[in-house]
Amino acid sequence: MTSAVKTLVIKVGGALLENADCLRAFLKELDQISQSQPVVVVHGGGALVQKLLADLGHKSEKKDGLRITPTEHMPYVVGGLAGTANKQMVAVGIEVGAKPVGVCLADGADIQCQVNDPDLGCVGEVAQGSAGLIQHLLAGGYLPLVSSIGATADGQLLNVNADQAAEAIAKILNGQLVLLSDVDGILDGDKQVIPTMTRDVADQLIAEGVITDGMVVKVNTALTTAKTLQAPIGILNWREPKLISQWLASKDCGTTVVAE
Ligand SMILES: Nc1ncnc2c1ncn2[C@@H]1O[C@H](COP(=O)(O)OP(=O)(O)O)[C@@H](O)[C@H]1O
Ligand SMILES: CC(=O)N[C@@H](CCC(=O)OP(=O)(O)O)C(=O)O
Repeated sequence: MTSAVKTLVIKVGGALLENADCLRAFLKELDQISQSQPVVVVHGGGALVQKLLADLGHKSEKKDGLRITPTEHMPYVVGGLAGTANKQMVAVGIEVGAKPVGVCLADGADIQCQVNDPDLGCVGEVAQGSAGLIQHLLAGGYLPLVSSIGATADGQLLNVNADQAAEAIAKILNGQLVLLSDVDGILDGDKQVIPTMTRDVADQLIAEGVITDGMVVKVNTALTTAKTLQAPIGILNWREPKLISQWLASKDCGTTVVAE
C-alpha cells in the first residue's frame, strides 16, 4: 500500500443497525475494501437514541437536525451511541471476519470537541484533533468503528452529530468521505436522485424546503468537506453496499457533492 492511497472515511446512519442483513453486507464490503485502502467507519444511532429516550419517558427534540441534549439525557445518549450501537457493530464485524475496534471520538484524547451553541445543551462539534489512535488501529490492521460521542479538552462528554464527526475525521486524516443514508442520494422535488450537488443548488433546495431535516446537516457537511479536501464526497444508500466501490471508482451513482 502506498502513502498516496487515501483513507476511506465512511459514515452510516444508525437506521442501518436495525437491518441485520444490510449491516452484515455493509461490514463485509468494507472489510473487502480495507484490503486495498484503509477504512474508518463513523456511525450514528439517532433512531436508537430516540427510542431509548422515549422508552424511558424522556421527550427529545431536534433543532436544525441536531438533537437538543440536556445533561440528564447524556447517560442514555452515551450508552446508546458509544455502547449499544457501537458494540452491535463490533459484534457483526467479528461475524463477517473483520477485526473491528469500537471507539468514540474521545478515546485516545486525540480529538477535542467544544460546545458551539449552548441552546443545544451537551452538544458539541470537533474543534481540533490528530489521528493518533485511529492511525495506530489502521496500522495494526484493525477496522476502527467510531461513535460520535466526544469530549472537551477538560473531559466533559458531548453528543456530536455523526455526519459532523465523520467530516472532522475525514479532515484530520485528509481522507476520502462517503456518507451513507437510507435514501439513494439527495432527492429533488420529484424524488429523483440529483447526481451532482453544488453549494448554489443546495442553498436553493434548502430554501425551497426540498432538502430538510437530517439531509440539511448532511449536505452542508459534504459541501464544507468537499471544499476543504478539494475532493468530491459521495452520498449513497447503505442498502446497496456494492455502490461504495462503484462510487470510489467512477463517481457515477448516488449524489456526488462537489466544491465549486
Ligand atoms: N431532499 C432530500 N433528499 C433525501 N433525503 C432527504 C431530503 N430531505 C430530507 N431528507 C431526509 O433526510 C434523511 C436522511 O438524513 P438522516 O435521517 O440524518 O440520515 P442518517 O441517519 O442516515 O444519517 C432521509 O431519510 C430523508 O427522510
Ligand atoms: C447532536 C446530534 O444530533 N447527535 C446525534 C448523534 C447520532 C447521529 O447523528 O445519528 P444518525 O447519523 O443516525 O442521525 C443524535 O443524538 O441523534
